[in-house]
Amino acid sequence: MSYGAASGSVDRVIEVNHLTKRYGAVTAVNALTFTVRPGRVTGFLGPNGAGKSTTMRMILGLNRPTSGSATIDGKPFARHRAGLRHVGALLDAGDAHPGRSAAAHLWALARGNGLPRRRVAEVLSEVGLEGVARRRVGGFSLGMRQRLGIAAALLGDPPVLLFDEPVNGLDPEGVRWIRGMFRRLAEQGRTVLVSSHLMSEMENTAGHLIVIGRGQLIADESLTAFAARGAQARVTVRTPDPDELAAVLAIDGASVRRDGGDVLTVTGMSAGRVGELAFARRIMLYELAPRTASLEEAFMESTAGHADHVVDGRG
Ligand SMILES: Nc1ncnc2c1ncn2[C@@H]1O[C@H](COP(=O)(O)OP(=O)(O)OP(=O)(O)O)[C@@H](O)[C@H]1O
Repeated sequence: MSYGAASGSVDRVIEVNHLTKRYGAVTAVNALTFTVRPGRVTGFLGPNGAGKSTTMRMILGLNRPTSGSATIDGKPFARHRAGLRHVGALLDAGDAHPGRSAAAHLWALARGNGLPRRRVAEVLSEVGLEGVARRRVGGFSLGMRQRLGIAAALLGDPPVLLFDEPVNGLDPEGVRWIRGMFRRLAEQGRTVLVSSHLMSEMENTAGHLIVIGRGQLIADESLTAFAARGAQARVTVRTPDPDELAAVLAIDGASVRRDGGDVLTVTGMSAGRVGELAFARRIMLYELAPRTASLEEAFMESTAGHADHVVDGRG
């Protein structure tokens, strides 16, 4: 099945417009505006507590915005009638009844949404759970529950899909599988929004990124553009006179970060220029190493100061 722009429709677009959600004194989502388009995987990135789940819940009409709006195809989700045929979502892998089998859980959902029974077997096989279809969900690992949640999202073969931290609990083979699946779903012309707090989960999957921190938009651009912006050259320098060197480099226009001990990280200046300035001031260098930032570093840098908790990048 193809959901491409070839159909000529402007639907499948998720639009978030000045969306704000406050819980008492906490502003979980703060005047967020972005558009999610079909045909590509859009990564929804932010540190823990950035407001990703709250935003997704508002898109799905499960939380009411304090102000602003979230629409799918120009209408709030609640005003769409097609349910699972239109939008599929994985929000919380724990929402299946533990006493039910995987097949029974999906069949209940299918029945409630007027979907044919054959879809249950189809999606179970799509997510690799056909062998455990009759087993109780209570005995499933987190990774299996994630797969079941993904099966539920796919049940109605919907053109719009939202996945909140879907990679949680999956083993490396599961991670490869899910990346391939997201790409396939997007290639079929669907709108695919996938949240994560780890850039590493997105870099081989997403074509577009929406990065938020403390409920606010930090970046909304292609992965390539985000990477190019973050890949600003930087230089690592080790010297017995870090304070003096930092001052000299800063006067010449570099930004300098003291990374503890005798290490400085310099941006906005070439390694050659750092060497020249150090030489001119007779400052000894133990190490002078140019390098480019990884995507992960670009993400960490862009969200620095926006994290509620320390993010260690390892999940
Ligand atoms: N029901 C609620 N009541 C009060 N505060 C809430 C509620 N839900 C979320 N918050 C707060 O809103 C902020 C955003 O939370 P949210 O779960 O949307 O972030 P997230 O980016 O999805 O993070 P995580 O990856 O940790 O789930 C957090 O500070 C959180 O504590």
